[in-house]
Order: sequence, then C-alpha cells, then structure tokens
Amino acid sequence: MIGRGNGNLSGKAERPGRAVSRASSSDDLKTGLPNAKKKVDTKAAWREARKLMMQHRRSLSIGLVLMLVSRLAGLLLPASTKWLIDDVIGKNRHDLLWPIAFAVAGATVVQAITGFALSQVISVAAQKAISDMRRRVLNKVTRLPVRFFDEHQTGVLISRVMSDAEGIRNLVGTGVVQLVGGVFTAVVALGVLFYLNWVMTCAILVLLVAFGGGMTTAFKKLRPIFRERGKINAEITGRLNETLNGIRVVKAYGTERREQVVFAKGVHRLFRNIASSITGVSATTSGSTVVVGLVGFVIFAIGGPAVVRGDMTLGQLMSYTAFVGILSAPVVSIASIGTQISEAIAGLDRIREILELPTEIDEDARRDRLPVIRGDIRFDHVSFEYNPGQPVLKDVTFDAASGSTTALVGSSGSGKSTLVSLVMAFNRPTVGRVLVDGRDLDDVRLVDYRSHLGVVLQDNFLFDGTVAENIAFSRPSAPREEIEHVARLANCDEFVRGFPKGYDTVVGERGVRLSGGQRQRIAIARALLADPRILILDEATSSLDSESESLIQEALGRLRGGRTTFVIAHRLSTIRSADQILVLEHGEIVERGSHAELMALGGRYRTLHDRQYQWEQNRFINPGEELTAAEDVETAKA
Ligand SMILES: Nc1ncnc2c1ncn2[C@@H]1O[C@H](COP(=O)(O)OP(=O)(O)OP(=O)(O)O)[C@@H](O)[C@H]1O
Repeated sequence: MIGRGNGNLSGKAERPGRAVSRASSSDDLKTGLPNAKKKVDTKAAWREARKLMMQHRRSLSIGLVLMLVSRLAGLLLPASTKWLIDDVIGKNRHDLLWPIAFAVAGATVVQAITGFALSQVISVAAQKAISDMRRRVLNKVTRLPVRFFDEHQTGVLISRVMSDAEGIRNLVGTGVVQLVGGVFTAVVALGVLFYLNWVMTCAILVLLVAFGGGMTTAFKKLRPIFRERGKINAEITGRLNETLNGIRVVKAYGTERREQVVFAKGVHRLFRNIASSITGVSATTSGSTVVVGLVGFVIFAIGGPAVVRGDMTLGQLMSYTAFVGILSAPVVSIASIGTQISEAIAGLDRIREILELPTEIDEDARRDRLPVIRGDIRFDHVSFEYNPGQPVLKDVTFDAASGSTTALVGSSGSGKSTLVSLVMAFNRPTVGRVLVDGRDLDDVRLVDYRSHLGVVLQDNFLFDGTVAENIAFSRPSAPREEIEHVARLANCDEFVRGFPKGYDTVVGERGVRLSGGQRQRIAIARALLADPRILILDEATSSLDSESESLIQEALGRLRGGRTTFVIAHRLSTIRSADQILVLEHGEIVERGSHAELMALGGRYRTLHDRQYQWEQNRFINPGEELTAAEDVETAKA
C-alpha cells in the first residue's frame, strides 16, 4: 500500500514534509481507535452478535439439542438417588436395583457422546465464524480511505482483525451454548426442587436472585475493563510494529532504551488491567462459592427438620441435595461464561466500529463505469484542507492533456504530494473538481479509475516475495516472459540475473535485500506491467551513482512514453522534458509554463533554478532541501 502511514524502513533521511506527517507525535502509546473513549455500546454489539448467531444458527441449533440431551441425561443420576434410598433400600425393592443402575450407566454414556459431538460441531462452527469475521473486517479495512490509515496505527488495525475476531468464539461457540445449557439445567433442577420442598426452594431462590444481581453489577464493572484491555493490546501491538519497522532509525539515534521504556509502560498498563479484572472475576467466582455454602446451610436448617417431622423422606432430601449440586454447577460456570461473553461483546463492539465506517467504494454503486480513459486530467478551481480552516491547496486550476508530463516543483510543504494525492483520488477536493476526460472524478467508479493509475514513489513498497512476484504485483496473472520483458525495459534484468536465484530471489520485508536504485527499477517494471494511462512519479531526492541514475532515467523515460504523467520533479532532465511545470508555493500555483518560458519569465522558478544550478548540474533541489544539497557540495569539495 502506498501511503504516508508507512514508516521509513530504509533508514535514510526522509524528506522534511513527509517526516512531519509520519512521525508519531509522542512517546505515549496512541489510541488510534475510532471513539476510543466511548463505553461499550452493548445494544449495538448484541445486534452484531445476534446477526452472527443467525448466520450460524444451524450448528448452534444442533449444538443446543446435543446440549439439552446431554443435560437431561445428567439429571438422571440425582433423580435416581431418591428411588435408590426410598424404594430399593427403604421398601426392599431389590428388583429395581439393576434397572436403575443400568439407566444411570446408559445416561452417563449418552452424556459423554453428546458432550463430544457438541464440542465437535460447535468448535468447528466457532472457528469458521472467526475466519469469516476476519475476512469481513479486512475486506472493510482495505476499502477505507487513505486518510484512515494516516490516522491509525497499523498494529491497532492488525489487532482488530486478529484478536478481536478471536473473541467471537464465545458467542457462536461453546460459551453461549453452555450458557443456555446451564440455564436449562438450572430451570429443570429448580422445578424438581420446588416439587420436593417449595419452602426450602424459595429460600434458595432468594439467595440465587441476590447472587444474580451481584453478578450483573460485577459484569457492568468488568465490561469496560475488557474493552480497555483490547485497546491497550492494540496500542502495544501498534507501537511495537512501529518500533520494529523503524528499527534502523531507533538504532541510529540510540533510542532503544526509550522504546523499551514505552513498551514497558504499555505492558504494565496491560498487567494492571488484567490484574484488576482478575480481582473482579475471582470475586464473582468466590461469590458463587459463598452462595453454594449458604444453600448448604439452608438445606441443613430447613431440610433436616422436614425429614425429622416426616414432611420429606430421606431419599427426597438426598435427591434434593444432588439437584442443588446440579443447580450450583451451572450457576458457578455461568459466572465464567458470562465473563467470556462480556469479553467477546467488547471485541465485537470494537469490530462494529470499524464495520460501520464508510468505505471508499460505498458510493461506487451509484457512480458511472469508466472502462477506458484517454487520460486528460483537469483541476478546476480545486482547494483542499486536511484540517478545517487550514487550506493546503488554494484555487488550483490546470489542464494535463493526455500523454503529457506535468512537473511539480515548489518548497517543501507547498502541497505537491497533496496535489498528487488528489489525482490518485486518495483525497477529494474540499472545493472545486478534479476531472478525468471531462468527467468529475466524484462521478466515476473509483475501482475503475484506479485501474488506470500507476505509481513509482521514492519509498517504493516491495513485499516479502520474489522479484517476479513483486513485478507482477500489478497483474499477478502476467506470464513470466512478460515480466522479464518489462524488467528489461526497466533496466532490472541485468541485476536480477546476477542473483543466484534470478527472478525467484526473495527480496525481504519491504525489499530490504535490494538497493534503493534496484527497488526503484523494480517499481518501474511493476508500473510498466500495469500499463497505466496515468502515471505518478515521485523522483528520489537522494543521489544515486551516475550509472544507476542514468539507468533509472532511461527506464522512467520508457515508462512515461504516451502516458499522462505527474512528477514531483527533482531531475533537471525531467523538468526540461516536461510539457508544463507548475510552481507551487503555499498551496498556490505561482508560475506555470515550460522550462524555457519560466526561465525567460525570470520569476520564482528562475530564482530557484539559478540559486541551485550554479553548483548542482543535474538535480533540482526544492527549497527546504538545501541542507542536503549544501552537504553534497561539501562532500564534493572534500
Ligand atoms: N495527512 C495529513 N494531514 C494533515 N496535514 C497534512 C497531511 N499531509 C500533509 N499535510 C500538510 O499539508 C501541507 C502540504 O504537504 P505536502 O506533503 O503536500 O507538501 P509537499 O510539497 O509534497 O512537501 P515535500 O516536498 O516536503 O514532500 C504541509 O503543511 C503538511 O504538513
């Protein structure tokens, strides 16, 4: 992905304007989340959860049936206690002993089988749901506008896709089924308990209702902690991702220690968060133990005298005790399952925030198709602001005819990259229109328009694959001959063949195993293969040795041929051959024309040119880059 949010891996100095927009502004971990301070929107999250459950209703229904059979089978053992004591032992009905024993054994086998089948069905469904959700979130994320990536840490987004999606396991998986199963068992057990002794059961019910109230309060308190945990996790991952990506810069400035401290602070926050939730979770678990104890006390206090009075048989009391055991197990597990479900809901809420964001192509449906273009671009009184009230481009109007080259020059921060981002439809004009072949870019499908774009930037992003895969990135189905053909045109072929594995050489993350010049030529080959109508070039400011320089210029010359090209220009050769030069200052076009015209005009362009060309033969250094240039001169003198 091409965007400013990508950290500089190369370890080389960044251009000043870019450094500003890329640098993370503080040492503190940033949220990078939409509505980070908001509380969990349980209602909306439940809506999502219900949608998920509906999608997986088949496996959930099978799971529930299996669960009910399993639980019913589990009730036979406590029920049989009464018959064993009152009938087999009390009334000497020895003929009933074996049938009861076999029934209990059979029920246990049924319980084991249904339990096994249950986890098979439900766990597979849960994993499927996780994969689906991950896919859904990523599909959404990749369709979000470039602006979104400028504002959010990569790691935070990774965490949304991977960790938060994992949590939904508890909603479509064992969590929710166990919860339902637990409630079912509890209700049946309660019915039996009422039948056996309603007074004692009323007392127990009071205890359980009080416990239920306590649990609700506890979960209300725990939910924000879980939400916060997801946030902290995402922030730590985000920062870690930046640190590791920028490891060369970290090492070059010796800031390892500072990074360690930032990380340590992050993990400590995570630790505090987990510790506080552990307190809450164990408090609820202990609470349930206390309730079970109190229930035992009630049985002693009310059940004992009832047997003595003859209101209950001994078998009934034993059965009652066993049913209370059956009741207490789900009550305890409801506590931990509730915690898991709370966590899942918090994760789902964070995912929902992303899923609800409008994507770039949401509006494509109402837009016109754009299968072929000539490539005429027109800026019609375009103004643009990143932040309200701070115009970055002001009333920019120009025409770039199909096949022509427009060179952009101007001070650092004058708006060159912003102008180009509007050509790529990464940003939309605040005022005015950008037209392609006379049609407003706002009215044509983005997907179609972007298929006509090609880019070669300073920081060309290569993926950790082979050279061939990187060239074919723009058209994965391209045959090898075509890949090699464009590689020859881009002057890559020779150095690629020099590698032992040729085109199958792995370039490393972001192409670290290649030199800057080699990366650039691969990017040119990639653009050639895409065969775009509109080309964006961001020429490198750093000087390459004259041989690679001329190889790159030659390759770029071939690439530009016949395409509408916008180039943030630093090479005199590019500027001279451009059809028009736009000189930008503070977001305004202050001069325009060909090199000869602008030189003759004797204005801003001439000043820039004369000031820099007295000592630089080839490079056009935009103001703000003088320091590097001056250093170059010093080096040259030395
Ligand atoms: N994502 C952004 N959010 C807010 N402001 C931005 C963003 N990107 C750039 N800017 C601001 O817009 C202005 C123009 O920046 P831009 O990158 O277009 O200039 P430039 O001419 O390309 O500079 P350079 O040659 O140094 O790259 C600068 O003041 C910059 O701080």
